[in-house]
Amino acid sequence: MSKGLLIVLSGPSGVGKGTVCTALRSQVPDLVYSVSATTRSPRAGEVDGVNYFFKTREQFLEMIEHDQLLEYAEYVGNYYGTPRDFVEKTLAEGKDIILEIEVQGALKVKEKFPDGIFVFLMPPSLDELKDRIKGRGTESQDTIDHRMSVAVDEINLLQHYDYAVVNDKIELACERIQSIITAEHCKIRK
Ligand SMILES: Nc1ncnc2c1ncn2[C@@H]1O[C@H](COP(=O)(O)OP(=O)(O)OP(=O)(O)O)[C@@H](O)[C@H]1O
Ligand SMILES: Nc1nc2c(ncn2[C@@H]2O[C@H](COP(=O)(O)O)[C@@H](O)[C@H]2O)c(=O)[nH]1
Repeated sequence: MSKGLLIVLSGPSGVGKGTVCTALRSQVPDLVYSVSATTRSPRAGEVDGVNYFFKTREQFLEMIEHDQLLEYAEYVGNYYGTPRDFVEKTLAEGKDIILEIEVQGALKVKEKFPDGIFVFLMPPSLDELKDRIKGRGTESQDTIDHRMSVAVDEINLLQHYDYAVVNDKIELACERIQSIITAEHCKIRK
């Protein structure tokens, strides 16, 4: 059995990674989603084990110590990381898996999985990005400012990715990512 594809979707906070990923998963039910661990507090409506595995800082450091994370990063004051076993098991079963992670983590995954597919989701403009983070209503003004300042550095790392997809309209961004996945399945890997 051939291994599944490892797809990494990243891009600045508020660009719409979660929204696009949710739409994509409803259209591609076989696509497996990697649930991350984080030390961030849950937002209203977020469920442990579904949106994230919510951890204390001590629990997260223990996961690092026991090499349970494929990658992790400290982002705007919290830790975020990808549980390793689940990703490896899913790929070994021949299934495609998508990781929705920020840029530092994506670059670490690229070192370990150079054959992964790295997709950067772009906002139509920085003004639109700011409106989207604000409009979501989940972050304080300080956190929005911090995330926006990181966003500029993140966009500057675009050249490390295989694909750039503009999230102008959710359905169009989904279609583009589906086309990328289809093309990657047809690729002759040497
Ligand atoms: N194409 C789009 N057009 C307009 N609004 C959008 C679009 N895509 C997402 N949004 C909205 O932008 C906001 C941020 O989206 P989302 O939470 O999916 O971003 P994210 O990249 O996952 O953010 P984070 O990295 O902070 O988790 C949400 O309110 C969402 O409804
Ligand atoms: N490096 C990683 N980044 C991750 C992971 N899971 C999520 N993220 C990214 O963190 C930021 C902030 O997320 P939020 O839910 O607090 O808005 C965002 O860019 C996520 O994509 C992970 O496992 N590793």
